[in-house]
Amino acid sequence: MQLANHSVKSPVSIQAKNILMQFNQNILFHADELSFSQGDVIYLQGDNGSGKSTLMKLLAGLLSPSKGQIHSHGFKQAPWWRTQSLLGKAVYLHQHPYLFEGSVKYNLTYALDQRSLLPEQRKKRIDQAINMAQLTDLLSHHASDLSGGERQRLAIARAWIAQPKLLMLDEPISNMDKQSQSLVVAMINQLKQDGTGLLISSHQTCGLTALCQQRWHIQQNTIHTSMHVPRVEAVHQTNTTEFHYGTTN
Ligand SMILES: Nc1ncnc2c1ncn2[C@@H]1O[C@H](COP(=O)(O)OP(=O)(O)OP(=O)(O)O)[C@@H](O)[C@H]1O
Repeated sequence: MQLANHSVKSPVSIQAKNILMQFNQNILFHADELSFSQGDVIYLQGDNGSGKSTLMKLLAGLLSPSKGQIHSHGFKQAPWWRTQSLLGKAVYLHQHPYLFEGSVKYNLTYALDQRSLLPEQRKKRIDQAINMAQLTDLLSHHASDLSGGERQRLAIARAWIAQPKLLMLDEPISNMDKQSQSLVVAMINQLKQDGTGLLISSHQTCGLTALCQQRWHIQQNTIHTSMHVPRVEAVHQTNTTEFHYGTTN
């Protein structure tokens, strides 16, 4: 796969080998080998309670597997004080996203503080995100006053601005009406074009899952991997909102 914006020379990846996850004595899932790299767009499927969120937390370094190893490749070395070296590499966007205390605008601009964008590039990217997520009228609102769907839109806009190399989205369009869903699909599609690796869990096949080329399916405690061929109706749903934004880096 061609990566539009991120470095093609050394795509980053997270690799899991012979992992097994269990809580107490109950085995949740195991997998021989999983690879999540820049440029991958993977649909994570599984019934309620099959372990989709848990798998994302393992890949984000928020939990450790009961057995097996998870390694990252191609990232800058973690700072010496970080004992869990996976943290901060593949970004995990929770179903009920954490937002900072403060306004919608603060939440959007804070995401860029650590980045080395020029001020005009920074402003352009923030303005694009506000536009795409249709947050203009909400900018001065306190983030804690937003509805569930608005919170998810804000969290995805924030991730879009920060443009991580690997992003995991846990049920990103649950709680959303059709209009918000199509805004989010357009933002995620833009991240895909930029070469961001995406792992997306969703209960229903839709415009979002139609963006995916691979599928990880948690079934009977095993993670099965395969190519993903979206259904024709789902592909049409990706075209509901069109954006033609250039990218800043
Ligand atoms: N820290 C924990 N301790 C014990 N059990 C846990 C813990 N975290 C998750 N579980 C259990 O592991 C199982 C999988 O949870 P998980 O949230 O990963 O599933 P999921 O596939 O994301 O579910 P859903 O589709 O409903 O969001 C559930 O039965 C859950 O109760």
